[in-house]
Amino acid sequence: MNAIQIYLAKSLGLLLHFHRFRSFVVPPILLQFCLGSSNFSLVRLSKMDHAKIFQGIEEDYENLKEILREAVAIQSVSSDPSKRDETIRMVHWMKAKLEEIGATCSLQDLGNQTLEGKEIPLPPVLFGTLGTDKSKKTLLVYGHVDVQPAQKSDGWDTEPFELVEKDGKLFGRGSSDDKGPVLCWVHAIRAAQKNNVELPINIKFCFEAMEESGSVGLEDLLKREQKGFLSDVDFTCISDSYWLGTKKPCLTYGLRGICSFFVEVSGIKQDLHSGVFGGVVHEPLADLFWIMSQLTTVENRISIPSIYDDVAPMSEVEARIYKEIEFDVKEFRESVGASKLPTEDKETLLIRRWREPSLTVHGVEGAFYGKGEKTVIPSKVIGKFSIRIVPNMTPEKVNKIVGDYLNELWKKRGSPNTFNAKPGHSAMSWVADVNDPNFLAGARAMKLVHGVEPDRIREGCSIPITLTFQELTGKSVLLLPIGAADDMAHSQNEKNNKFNYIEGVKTLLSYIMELGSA
Ligand SMILES: C[C@H](N)C(=O)N[C@@H](Cc1c[nH]cn1)C(=O)O
Ligand SMILES: [Zn+2]
Ligand SMILES: [Zn+2]
Repeated sequence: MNAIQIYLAKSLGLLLHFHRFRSFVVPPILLQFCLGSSNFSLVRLSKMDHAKIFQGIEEDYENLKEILREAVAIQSVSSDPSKRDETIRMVHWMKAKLEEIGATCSLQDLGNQTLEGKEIPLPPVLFGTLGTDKSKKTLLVYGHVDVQPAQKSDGWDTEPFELVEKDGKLFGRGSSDDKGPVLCWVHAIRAAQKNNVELPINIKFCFEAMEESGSVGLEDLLKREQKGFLSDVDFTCISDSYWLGTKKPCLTYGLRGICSFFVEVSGIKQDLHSGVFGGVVHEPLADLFWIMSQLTTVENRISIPSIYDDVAPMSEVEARIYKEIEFDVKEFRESVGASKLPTEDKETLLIRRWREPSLTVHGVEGAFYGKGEKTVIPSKVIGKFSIRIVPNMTPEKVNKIVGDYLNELWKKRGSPNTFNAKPGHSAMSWVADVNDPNFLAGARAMKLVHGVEPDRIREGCSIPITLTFQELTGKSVLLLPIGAADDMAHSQNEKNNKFNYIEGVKTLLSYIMELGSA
């Protein structure tokens, strides 16, 4: 053996761990080939090697949990101006985490926004780069570190911003949406580094803290960076959605878009005593309820004329997907605690969830909502609702149809109060090709970790920036969910299963390694 061969033989122990992460046993002839050559690209990981790394991830669980605990404790509620400092602190905390794994990071300033009449800074977007090897492909990872609002009084069993482990579940706001999955990327890369495994790709990170509030400023930033930060991206991956059920993993190839709306009614200068003034003033909340009650039917179909007109027709191939996919309607109904659903037919239910619009009334600002009674006439109320949109609907057309309908209703109402209906944020829907190399790498990774072929699903929810990544990079975007269907994102008692958190780390690491041969 010459000096180079001795060096290569020593390095082989490390490289065998991971040069490509597949369950191949390295044949002796291949070892011989490597010892006599500097071409390592054929070396693959043996079953033993990935088992060892996976075991290391499992053994590191307490540490992974503590890191999630720190993240959950930061109250990064992007919609709440009083929590903007915390939301910004969360981005800085995440930057430190990326730097710990060796990423070069920068904070992209997005300027200010006006929220509730106050000008406040937008949280910066975190860019990170790990590896700049021109001979390797580049993966862009997107995630968000802001969360939905949460208070114990909403009906949580525990404090939402304190991570609590119970019965194999990690409860806490953001544990599933999306701090848990974002941290899985960091843990996956850390696991590779601990085992001296060289990553076969470069990785770029784009983490924002305004996703739950319409990703304000991100699209413009990305457009400016199309020829900069985004210029060499070969694949994008987002882990920010959920499995179809609780047992089987899946890859997601479609998202609905969203159009949100505000309907404001006012008419008296301040809240009034309902005994003294009831019956002698036009009440804004009664006007608002009259309008809002005409948005949907009792079966939860949208009552706005022509709203379904642009929904893409369904091909026979697509219809077969709904017929063949495994989905337990009873389990789904029980998981949401409903006694009956508008439809209990599997295909109709999935079609309504994935490829038809839906309208949800979210709440009313300014109305009394506390416990007990308060005999008051609210002076100004703002109704909030949104419509999930699907191919081929556009936000422009939906905003126009909805605006016209609301104004028409208001005319019919004939109230002298002041009425103002306006659109909020919007996002397009997105559908991808499940057969491209990015999806195939994701499928191989899931099969390696879970031992089953993942389902290919669409999602009813929205990740506003997905389509932008696809259009600006011209490359495939894969949604690789880690959380289970019953994680209760946006809701009370949000959780991530210990199982999903750990398997998520393994899956993302496997996917990174698989991309090396995509
Ligand atoms: C799927 C993702 N985890 C998510 O929760 N997306 C949100 C995005 C959004 C849009 N408006 C406010 N938030 C969602 O689908 O509601
Ligand atoms: Zn969310
Ligand atoms: Zn999310």
